Amino acid sequence: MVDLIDGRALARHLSDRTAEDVARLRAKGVAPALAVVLVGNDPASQVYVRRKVAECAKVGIRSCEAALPRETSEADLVALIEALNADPSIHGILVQLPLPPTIDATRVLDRIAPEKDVDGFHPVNVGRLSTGTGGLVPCTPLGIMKLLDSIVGDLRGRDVVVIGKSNIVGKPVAMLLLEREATVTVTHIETQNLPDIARRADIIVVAAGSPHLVRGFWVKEGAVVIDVGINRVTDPDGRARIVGDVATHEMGHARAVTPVPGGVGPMTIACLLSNTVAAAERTTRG
Ligand SMILES: Nc1nc(=O)c2c([nH]1)NC[C@@H]1CN(c3ccc(C(=O)N[C@@H](CCC(=O)O)C(=O)O)cc3)C=[N+]21
Repeated sequence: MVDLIDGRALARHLSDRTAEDVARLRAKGVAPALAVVLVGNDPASQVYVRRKVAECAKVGIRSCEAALPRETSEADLVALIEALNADPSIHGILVQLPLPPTIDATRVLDRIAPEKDVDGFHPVNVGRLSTGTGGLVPCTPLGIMKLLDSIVGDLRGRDVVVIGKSNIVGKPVAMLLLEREATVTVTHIETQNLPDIARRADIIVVAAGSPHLVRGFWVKEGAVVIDVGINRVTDPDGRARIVGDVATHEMGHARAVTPVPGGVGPMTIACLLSNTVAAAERTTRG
C-alpha cells in the first residue's frame, strides 16, 4: 500500500527545532528577523505572505512585511532592498514572486545581499550550491531533500528523474541530489518519451505545473514520488481546489507519494524559517 507522506507533520517537527534555535539565539541577544516584500495585490501572493508571517510568529522569528503598490518602480524596490541589506536587525530578505511585469525580477534579486538571501536565488548562492560550497539553499528544494531523508535515507546511486527545469525547483534540487550522489536526469517540456524515462526512476520529483501530469503507468512499482505542483483547478460544481502534478489516485503501486496540499508546501515554509535562523546564526560568527 502506498505511503501518503505527512508533510505537515514533518514541517512541524522541523519548525520545533527551529524554535529551539531561535530561543538559543535570543538568549545570546540576537532576535532573528525576516523581511517579506510584496509588490502588488495578487491574492495568491497575499495568502502566501500571510502564511509566512504567521509561521514566523509561531517559532519566535520577528517578521516585517513591506506591501508596496503594483505601480512601484524597480528603482524604489531596489532602494528598499538596499535599506534592508544595510539594516543589521534584519537577517533574511524575501521578495515574493512573481513581481509585476514592469519590474525585472532578476535585476531585483541580484541586489539582495547574498548572506540575507533566504530564498537562495542570488547568483552567489546559486554558484555555491552548484559547487557544493555552502550558502543559502532554496526553500522548496531543501524541503524536498528533508522529505527524501525521512522516506528514503541514503540516495547514493538512486535513479532520480526531475521533471521541470526551473531555477526555483528543478535545477537546484538536481544539484542537491547530485551532491548526494544520486543519478539525476532532468527533464522538461521538450523531453521525448518522458513516460519511459520516468518509469526507470526510483524517485520522481515533479515540478511542472501541470495537473495530473504524472500518471500511474509512468511510475515503477515501489518508486517514491515527490509532487511539487500547485495547480488551482475548478471542479464541475464550481468549487476551486488545489491539485498537484501527480495523479495521486493512480499511485497505489508506488512506495510513497507526497500529497498536495500537505506535502512539499508546508516543508517550503519550514525551510524558509530555518534559513532565516541560519542567516541570523552566521551574523554571530562575524
Ligand atoms: N520569493 C518567493 N519565495 C517562495 O518560496 C515563493 C514565492 N516567492 N512565490 C510563490 C511560491 C509558492 N510558495 C509556496 C509555499 C508554501 C505553500 C504551502 O504551504 N502550501 C500548502 C497549502 C496550499 C494551499 O491550500 O494554498 C500545502 O501545499 O499544503 C505553497 C506555495 C512559495 N513561493
